[in-house]
Amino acid sequence: MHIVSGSRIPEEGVFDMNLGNGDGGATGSELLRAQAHILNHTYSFINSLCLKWAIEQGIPNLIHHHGRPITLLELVSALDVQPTKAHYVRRLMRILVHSGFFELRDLEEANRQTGYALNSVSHLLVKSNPSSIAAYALFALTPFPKGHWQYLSAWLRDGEDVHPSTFEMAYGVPAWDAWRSPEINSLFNEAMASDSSLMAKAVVDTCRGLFEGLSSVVDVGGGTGTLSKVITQAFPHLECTVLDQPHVVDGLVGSERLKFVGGDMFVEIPSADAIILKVSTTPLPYVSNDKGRPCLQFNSTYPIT
Ligand SMILES: C[S@@+](CC[C@H](N)C(=O)[O-])C[C@H]1O[C@@H](n2cnc3c(N)ncnc32)[C@H](O)[C@@H]1O
Repeated sequence: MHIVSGSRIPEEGVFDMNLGNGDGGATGSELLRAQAHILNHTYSFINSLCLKWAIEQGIPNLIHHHGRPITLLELVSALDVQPTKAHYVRRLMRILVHSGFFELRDLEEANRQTGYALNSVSHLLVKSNPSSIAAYALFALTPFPKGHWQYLSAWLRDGEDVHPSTFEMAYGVPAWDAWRSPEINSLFNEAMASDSSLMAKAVVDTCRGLFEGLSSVVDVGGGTGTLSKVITQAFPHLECTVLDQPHVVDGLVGSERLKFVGGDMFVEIPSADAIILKVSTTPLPYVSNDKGRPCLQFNSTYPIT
């Protein structure tokens, strides 16, 4: 009997007894594979929360500044960890290596030392990297933006009049009202800016054709303008307007070709040849393609609609 741990599943035929009723005729290996799939998804929050711990502790920065793979001992002595709990660091790092955030490299064959090294994923979590998305991941992993996902069943069951959104069920106010507090507003804007910087480079590198023939664009819900700044630099013929809520754009200084406008996209969208809509995960409610303007949509992760 193999122990099924993590994503290691026994080869077909290793455990092939038929387990009887209710298994759809699946072999033992298939059932273990299915069970592991369910448990891996059930406990996937452990991966996320280990990631949060690593970012909070600045582990990607520590390894980056260390200049070579860092041993467990070196890591523990650099972290704020009770000596009696040091062995847990090895276990947490094992999860993070297993889920692809760090690499374990051999240091010296003779005494079999290994050290944790950055890979292309954890490089994106080093705060000094201009493309870092550490701020985004950290914000998304706080309880606040996640809590409302607990309410999916009741929200889908009840009418919009009872529960307009899962967010209101969780926090009693619409999402953008809850986001308005100065502390959350600044964490959120920083998170969105960090998500946008890499995407902005990708947009100007790979989507140049989309901007041909346009002389102006309006970035709807454009946050603090990370994407629009990169677009105005890349396309000197283009004027960009960033429309966002007044408390988001208050005090932001634009330039001759970059303007910040505070307003409500459901009331009025400044005129421009095309609309840009860039989000990270769940899309904003649909912004109508008024006056036949093209709407260029960019999404960093996966669309839910
Ligand atoms: C998911 S963020 C995306 C920010 C930016 N586009 C980016 O990807 O970095 C959504 C943005 O829409 C803005 N927003 C929400 N409701 C809005 C409204 N009614 N009018 C204008 N902006 C709004 C929020 O303030 C927030 O900055």
